[in-house]
Amino acid sequence: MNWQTISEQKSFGGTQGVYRHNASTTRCEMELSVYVPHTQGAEGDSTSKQLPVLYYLSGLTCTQENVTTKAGFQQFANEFGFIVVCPDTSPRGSELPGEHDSYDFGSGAGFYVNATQPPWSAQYQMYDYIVKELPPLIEQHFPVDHKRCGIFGHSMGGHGALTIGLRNPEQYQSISAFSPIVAPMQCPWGQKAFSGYLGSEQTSWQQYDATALINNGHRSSHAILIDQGGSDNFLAEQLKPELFTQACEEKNQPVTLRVHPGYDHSYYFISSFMRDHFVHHAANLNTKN
Ligand SMILES: N[C@@H](CCC(=O)N[C@@H](CS)C(=O)NCC(=O)O)C(=O)O
Repeated sequence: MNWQTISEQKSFGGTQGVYRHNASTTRCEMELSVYVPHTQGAEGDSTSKQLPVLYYLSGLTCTQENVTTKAGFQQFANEFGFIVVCPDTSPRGSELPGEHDSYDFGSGAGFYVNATQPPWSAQYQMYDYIVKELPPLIEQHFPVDHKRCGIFGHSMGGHGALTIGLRNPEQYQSISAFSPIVAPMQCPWGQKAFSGYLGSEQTSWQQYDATALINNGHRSSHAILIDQGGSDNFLAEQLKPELFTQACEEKNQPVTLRVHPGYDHSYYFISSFMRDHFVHHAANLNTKN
């Protein structure tokens, strides 16, 4: 069977589940978590209601588990009535040469691209996994309304949320990010990943670079929210949010960048501002809790 329940536990009135399925894009079993708030029909009420949905993309080294257990989003998902889908960050279970050797390439570091370079291209199709394979699967198993769909994420996942949201504005009507890699073509993490997955021809990199996408005319219909820790170790070398906000300013894409003094790159930072992201997406998607 192509859908297996690993666990389901009650949390803040709703249900936090972890599931496994065979993915055709990444050619392996993928694990993900899905939170369903309690607003899905009262007990004894057989009418089902379609709920808005948020996709959360995680950062380097993560599985679905980091955000699910550390971010404390369940209380806000239940408050605002969102289903929250948290996928993994790369294909799993294979043994490609060097795949598990570094934290910023290979397993745990799929960078939400469709790899074109062998051996990665056979399985590292994380863009298609998120954009094409997951939504119909989620619709099959949960009462989601994809006409009210937002995307957010952290670091490499913030890069994923920005690029996927900007390239598919009708599918993801609302975008936000925590400490995103906003210009992977201009930082070591991105240059390493894109060289390996996409090859040395840099024109093919632009479709996966949020700053380049803004410069090339891509837009989100709502303001984009970015939260960034002011004491994040990766800020100056890898994240560089000002590159994105400058491009947005020049190209008239509304964006709010909030730099929070003293906060770092961790889930202590993310959980501190998590509620604001639900407020942002609820306002953009016009949801009522
Ligand atoms: N392991 C890396 C850092 C990786 C890192 O900070 N990962 C972030 C995403 S970019 C994360 O969420 N880690 C997992 C966690 O905090 O639970 C290092 O040692 O420099």
